[in-house]
Amino acid sequence: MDTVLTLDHVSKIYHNGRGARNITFSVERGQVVGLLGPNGSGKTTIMKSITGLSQPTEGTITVFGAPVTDREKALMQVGALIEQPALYENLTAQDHLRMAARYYPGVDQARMDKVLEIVGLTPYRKERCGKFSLGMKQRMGLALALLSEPELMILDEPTNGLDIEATVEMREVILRLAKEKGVTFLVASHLAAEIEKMCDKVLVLYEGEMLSFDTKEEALRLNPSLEDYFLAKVRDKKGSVVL
Ligand SMILES: Nc1ncnc2c1ncn2[C@@H]1O[C@H](COP(=O)(O)OP(=O)(O)OP(=O)(O)O)[C@@H](O)[C@H]1O
Repeated sequence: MDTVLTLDHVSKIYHNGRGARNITFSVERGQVVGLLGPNGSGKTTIMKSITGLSQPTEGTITVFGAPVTDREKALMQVGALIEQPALYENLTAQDHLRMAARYYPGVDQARMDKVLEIVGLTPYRKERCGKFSLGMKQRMGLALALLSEPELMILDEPTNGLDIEATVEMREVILRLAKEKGVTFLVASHLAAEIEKMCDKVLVLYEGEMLSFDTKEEALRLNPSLEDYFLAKVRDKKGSVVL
C-alpha cells in the first residue's frame, strides 16, 4: 500500500501550553481516516500543521514522501477545507473557480464545470456566493479544494452547521471520491456517528493527546458504536472516573 501521509511524533504547542502533543500515524492511499475528538482536542491544530498553515514545534510530517517543510512540493497534491471557506459575497461560484484556477496552470473550464458537478452546484454557478446557504457555501469550499484534482483532502468538520440533507450529500460526495477516484481523506469531526458512517480508520484525540488509532472494524469489534469506543478510550485514559 502507498503511504500518503505520515506524522511522526508531531507536537504543536501554543504559547499557552495548549495544542496537540506527540501525534504519530500514517494514512494509506484511498483511505478515509477520521480525527474524532471533542472541541479543543487538537483536530484543527493537526490539520493546520499538515497543510503548512502552522509550524509544528516538534516532529516531522511527510506528504507523498516529501516533508511539509518543503511546502510547495508537499502540498501540490493536497486540497484543504479548514474552518469556513473564505468566499466573496459578490462573486459567483464560477468567478471563485476562475480566480482559484489562476494558481493551477492545468485547470481548464472543463475541470471547473466538473467540480461544480461533483458538489452539485452546477445549477447555481452564476449565482453570487453571498446568497448561498451554509451547506452550499460548504460545498463551494469543497469545489475549490477539489479544483486541482488533489490526491489527499484535509477536511475540518465538513458537515458542521449543515442540516440532515446537506450532511448526507457532503458525506456522499466524500465517499464517492474515495471509492471511485481513490482520493485519500483526513476528516475531522466531534461527532462519532459522522465518523462511523464515513471512515475506514479512526484516530481519537482528547485534550491534545492521541488516545488510539484503529480501523473501524477493530473499534467496533468490542464496542456497539464508535461513540462507545470513544467513551471507552476516554475512560481508559481517566482511569476509573466514570463520565
Ligand atoms: N492560535 C492559538 N493560540 C493558542 N491556543 C490555541 C490556538 N489555537 C488553538 N488553541 C488551543 O489549542 C487546543 C486545540 O485547539 P484546536 O482548535 O486544534 O481544537 P479542535 O479539536 O479543532 O476544536 P474545535 O472542534 O472546537 O474546532 C485548544 O485548547 C485551543 O484553545
